Amino acid sequence: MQPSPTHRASFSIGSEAAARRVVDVLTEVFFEGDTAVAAFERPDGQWDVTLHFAEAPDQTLLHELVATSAGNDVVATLAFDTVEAKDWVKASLEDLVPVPAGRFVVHGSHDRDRVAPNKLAVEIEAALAFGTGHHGTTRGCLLLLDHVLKHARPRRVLDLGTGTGVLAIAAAKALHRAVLASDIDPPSVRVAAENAALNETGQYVRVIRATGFAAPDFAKRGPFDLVLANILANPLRQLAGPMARHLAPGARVILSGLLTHQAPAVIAAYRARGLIPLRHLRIEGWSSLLLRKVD
Ligand SMILES: C[S@@+](CC[C@H](N)C(=O)[O-])C[C@H]1O[C@@H](n2cnc3c(N)ncnc32)[C@H](O)[C@@H]1O
Repeated sequence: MQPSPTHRASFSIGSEAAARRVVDVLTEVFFEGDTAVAAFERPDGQWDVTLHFAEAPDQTLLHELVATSAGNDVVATLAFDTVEAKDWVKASLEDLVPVPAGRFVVHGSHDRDRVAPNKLAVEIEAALAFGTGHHGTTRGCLLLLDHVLKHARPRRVLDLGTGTGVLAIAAAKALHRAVLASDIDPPSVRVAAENAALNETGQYVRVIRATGFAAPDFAKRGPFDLVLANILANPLRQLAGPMARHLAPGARVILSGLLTHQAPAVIAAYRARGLIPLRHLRIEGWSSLLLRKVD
């Protein structure tokens, strides 16, 4: 996809934690649109945050979002311009640094040669799908996956809402076992399949288009010992029933995409279906949960 021209907004911020916070807010707000958000560190320790838009952005809205999530000093550095037509998503993602999460590290192709040999590397190509590892929800899922794999080797694995395929690829790399990956969004299905092949996990990861559990593949490939689902709080609550029906006894479930204040309602929905919470990670305002289906 080659949108043009491309509109850019950029600003500077003092720390990685502050940059991540504001990127999370902007990613959440602009998730539905043709927008890419990236943050990268400058040699002087400041962080530059850049947004690329297919259409001219609402500058007042951006001022407000940056002011509330980062403060007025940061707003003072906010600048808007247009850049020549190119693959702006790719250009934006090239700025991203590798993300470590337990035994995994998620990186772009430009960092392929810089990954430590003791890490399981997941290479994510620039694309219009969610999941480069930089979002607190993806990192939370990878950290919980790392934890689960210290104690178990799940046989039947599902990644529901796979986006770039990052979690399915990580699971396949660690387990060398079949992983079913699904997404409601056709471009994500294509991107996830491409990324699975790029990461030499194409023989393990099967990607299908499905809304929730509405496809025969789930019954055929289940019941699952491990499900990863990084989608939003409301769909997660609605999926509690269908999810429970597709789980093996003792199965582990990793949920993310919920804001920390939404966690109690999600936990209650799954507890009512026989899943008990084991771990709760909070990263930059996002909750990631590890649950177990009672035997
Ligand atoms: C926040 S992204 C997560 C991507 C990736 N799994 C990660 O952890 O970075 C959520 C993904 O779930 C998909 N999705 C949202 N609702 C869904 C549903 N009801 N069924 C299947 N996929 C869904 C979206 O299209 C999107 O690709």
